[in-house]
Amino acid sequence: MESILEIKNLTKKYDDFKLNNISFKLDRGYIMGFIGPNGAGKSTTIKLIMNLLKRDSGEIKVFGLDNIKHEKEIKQRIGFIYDRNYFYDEITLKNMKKIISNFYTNWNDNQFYKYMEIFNLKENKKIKELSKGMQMKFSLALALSHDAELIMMDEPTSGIDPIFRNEILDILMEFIQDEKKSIFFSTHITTDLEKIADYITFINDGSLVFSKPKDEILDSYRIVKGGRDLLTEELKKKFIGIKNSDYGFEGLVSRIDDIEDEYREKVLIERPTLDDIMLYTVRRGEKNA
Ligand SMILES: Nc1ncnc2c1ncn2[C@@H]1O[C@H](COP(=O)(O)OP(=O)(O)OP(=O)(O)O)[C@@H](O)[C@H]1O
Repeated sequence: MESILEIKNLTKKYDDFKLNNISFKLDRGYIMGFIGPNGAGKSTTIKLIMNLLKRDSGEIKVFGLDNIKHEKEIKQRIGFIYDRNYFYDEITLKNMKKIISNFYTNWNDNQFYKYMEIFNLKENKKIKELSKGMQMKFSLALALSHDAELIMMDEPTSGIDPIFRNEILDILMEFIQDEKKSIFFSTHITTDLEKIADYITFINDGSLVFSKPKDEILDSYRIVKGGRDLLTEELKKKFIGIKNSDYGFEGLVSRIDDIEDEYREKVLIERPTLDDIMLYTVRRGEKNA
């Protein structure tokens, strides 16, 4: 079966930034988290996928279709949640729903009201009366009510408290249960991804670091801690990043097998979080503990 989203050699250049030859794909039935530090190029990639920006080169296929040639059809089948409020402040939820639902041929009002109830949203409230979390829930209710096959979100859970976030994560997990749909979202909250993502795509400074199954990443990368006397030049080369710590040094390796047995017996080895992996990779240039 074809991938639900496929990006090949995607490139976009600004004066001071280049999204550089990015490739990855997402299959049906999975959740992919999109991570990277501020300015890495996540929003740029998402805007290119949504055809809100024009690419310089490369290919973007959604549902096997070119995202520019088939933009209209693709947008019918995507639930898009952007990081900023793009609704009119003075309008009620009911009227906003009327405007949005007109756009979709597969609009399902029952589904929408089911989510309004789950999220405890009142249709006569005005958009401006919603808290940030409620706005997010309203966006999600809209995105999930037109039979979308792919949900695309740019930092959907930023600024939302852990209780709301968990509810949202549960809804997203439920969404992919039939194994025909997928979710792609960028976030800085990597603990959310540790809970629900199947794949992680990591970009740094416009370039792809990896796009892999989450379990494979968390199973292979390791944090190694040891005394400074152990840190030979030869050992240093095995690390993605190293920093000084209270005990000596602490560093990240992408495969623990890369560290010889003689060292492994003398160091402390721990599983990293996604944040650790991001931090050490971004600090790669300063690997001089
Ligand atoms: N319209 C634009 N013109 C010029 N440069 C831009 C434009 N939009 C974004 N950039 C630059 O492209 C780079 C990537 O920005 P982008 O918003 O894609 O990053 P991001 O990974 O989404 O960051 P964040 O996590 O902070 O949201 C940044 O250096 C930004 O300044």
